[in-house]
Amino acid sequence: MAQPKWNLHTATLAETSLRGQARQLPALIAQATRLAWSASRADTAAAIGLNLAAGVFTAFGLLATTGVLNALFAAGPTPDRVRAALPSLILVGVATTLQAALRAGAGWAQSRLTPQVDRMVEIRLFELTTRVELAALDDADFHDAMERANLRGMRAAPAVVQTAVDVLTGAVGLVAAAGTLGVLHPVLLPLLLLTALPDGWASVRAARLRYLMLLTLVSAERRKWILSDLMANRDPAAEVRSFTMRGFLLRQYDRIAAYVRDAELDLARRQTLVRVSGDALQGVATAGVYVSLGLLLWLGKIPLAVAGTAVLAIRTGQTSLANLVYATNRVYEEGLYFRDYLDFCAEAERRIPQVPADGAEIPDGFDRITVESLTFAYPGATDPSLRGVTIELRRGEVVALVGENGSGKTTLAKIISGLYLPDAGEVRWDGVSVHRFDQELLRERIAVIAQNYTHWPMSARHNITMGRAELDGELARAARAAGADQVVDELPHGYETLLDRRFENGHELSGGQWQRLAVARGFYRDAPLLICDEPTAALDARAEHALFERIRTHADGRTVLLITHRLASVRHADRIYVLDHGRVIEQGDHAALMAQGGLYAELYGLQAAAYRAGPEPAPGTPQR
Ligand SMILES: Nc1ncnc2c1ncn2[C@@H]1O[C@H](COP(=O)(O)OP(=O)(O)OP(=O)(O)O)[C@@H](O)[C@H]1O
Repeated sequence: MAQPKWNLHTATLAETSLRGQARQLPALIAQATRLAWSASRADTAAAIGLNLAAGVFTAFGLLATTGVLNALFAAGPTPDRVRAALPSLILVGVATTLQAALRAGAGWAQSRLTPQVDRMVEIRLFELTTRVELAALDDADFHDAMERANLRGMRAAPAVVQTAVDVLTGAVGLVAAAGTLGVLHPVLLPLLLLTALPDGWASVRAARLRYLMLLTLVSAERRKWILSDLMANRDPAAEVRSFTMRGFLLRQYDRIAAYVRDAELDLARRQTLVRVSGDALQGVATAGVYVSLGLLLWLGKIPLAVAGTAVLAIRTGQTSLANLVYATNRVYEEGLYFRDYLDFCAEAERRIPQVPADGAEIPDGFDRITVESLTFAYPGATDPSLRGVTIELRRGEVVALVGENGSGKTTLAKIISGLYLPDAGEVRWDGVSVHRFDQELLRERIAVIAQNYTHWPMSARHNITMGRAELDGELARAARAAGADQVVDELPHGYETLLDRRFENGHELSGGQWQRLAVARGFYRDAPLLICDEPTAALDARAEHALFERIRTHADGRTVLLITHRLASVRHADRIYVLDHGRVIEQGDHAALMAQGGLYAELYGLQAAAYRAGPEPAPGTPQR
């Protein structure tokens, strides 16, 4: 199974050396700081400033410790020595308290940044995903990039900021400890590195083992997601039961889960080995440090008090260095995923339809919409779905598109409604190419009853108004016209009923009831052009008849583009276009098309024959 692209960077990460990571660190930190800064200047400044100040007090506290130890190790009676140590002791206490307070403040600012960064990147992503041209969503690469940005990249943003601050905290702690040691005796500085390296190595190695394991588990995890979706989701639940698939799905899941468990157990063993090796090396290094310190003491290079402080400083430095190495590794990892997010945003920006330089103001209505020699292929498709289609819609007409499955009717309707741009040809409103209009405004002028409408998990009201401001009586009028008023009347909370069973007090509708809401949604929008794409597929005979009657009487003076397979309903259309393999092969009114005896006449004849057919034979009647 192919590796999902949102996990793409696991391999890159596993192959990158610590040095490679360190080289990219400044750019990543700068990026994280910019992001944090735009989310909250105050919290960013606090997280950085307070951390730096805490480092100063760490060093100060360590140096003051020397004073305490000096006094305690001096000659003389113990009470005198304690008294002499008191001022330094107070300094140590003050420095430690201040350092802790500053760190707490920095931690608070750091955790305040997370939700602010989260909000910023989420809103930015969805602003873009809802604005890009629809064709971008048919492009597999764009889709992958969007998935990566959405599933992983977006989450990485706050993590980049958090870990960048962790890098800073580690670096500040390390500099404080190293500075202290440098002041005490320069030879102590390499000792710090010596003791910290094994721990740093062990944490990077253990993290790397985890990434490598994730890499091997990618397809297993993906299968687990798919299976868990099938077993714990509402949509497939009925079929899981009808086809008694439970045992089959559970066995499949268990097989993969066992594989994942074995990999995890193996990882735990290998990580423990690494950590034990790290600890052992650390023990040897620490012993070496103490031997060196002893030597320095023995040779009289440093006094006992300095050696005591050095031990403390080395321990502080060790912790900071280990944290620094770990944070560097993490910031690099999260930075890779965050780059996905940034790259996606840049690509999405490029794919937002722009108002052209020769833009024209869109009129409120039209006398004639002409579609001229339209050709269109979906992104990545080898064959065009439309080939040189020319049609015309005049104000107040009902124009029908008919044709067999896949002939291009929906595609044509989508181009007319401004959802896709054609590869060749034009759609003109009273002679002006729609290219020149702001596409958002164009879509405002067109109401669509879509073939694949969405069951919005919202209230019945919002399923019709789609979040638009309500005009007096419009909602009731649209609902009545679509027969949705009867649906709403039966709901426990009327228009306020939540139409999603996954929520408490949520309600489910039947297929036809959903379609009535979708039709009401189209009628609710006050637009001069109404496009109805299979608006009655799920409706009962009475509702279907009522809807077609309404469309026949020109839907309140609008122009209607009707797509349907129910050919009896297009008999009264002003004009009918018959599509076949992306081409208009016949056009005219019902009578003209029947007279032509082409595809329309054939399809119409088939449907009419089904209704004319005699009664079904009684059960048991022998068939000839
Ligand atoms: N998003 C898409 N990406 C790629 N190809 C598509 C897409 N949507 C439709 N197609 C292809 O375009 C062609 C025309 O499809 P379209 O949906 O316009 O047909 P239709 O006439 O409305 O069919 P139906 O009567 O089944 O609704 C088909 O071959 C279909 O496979």
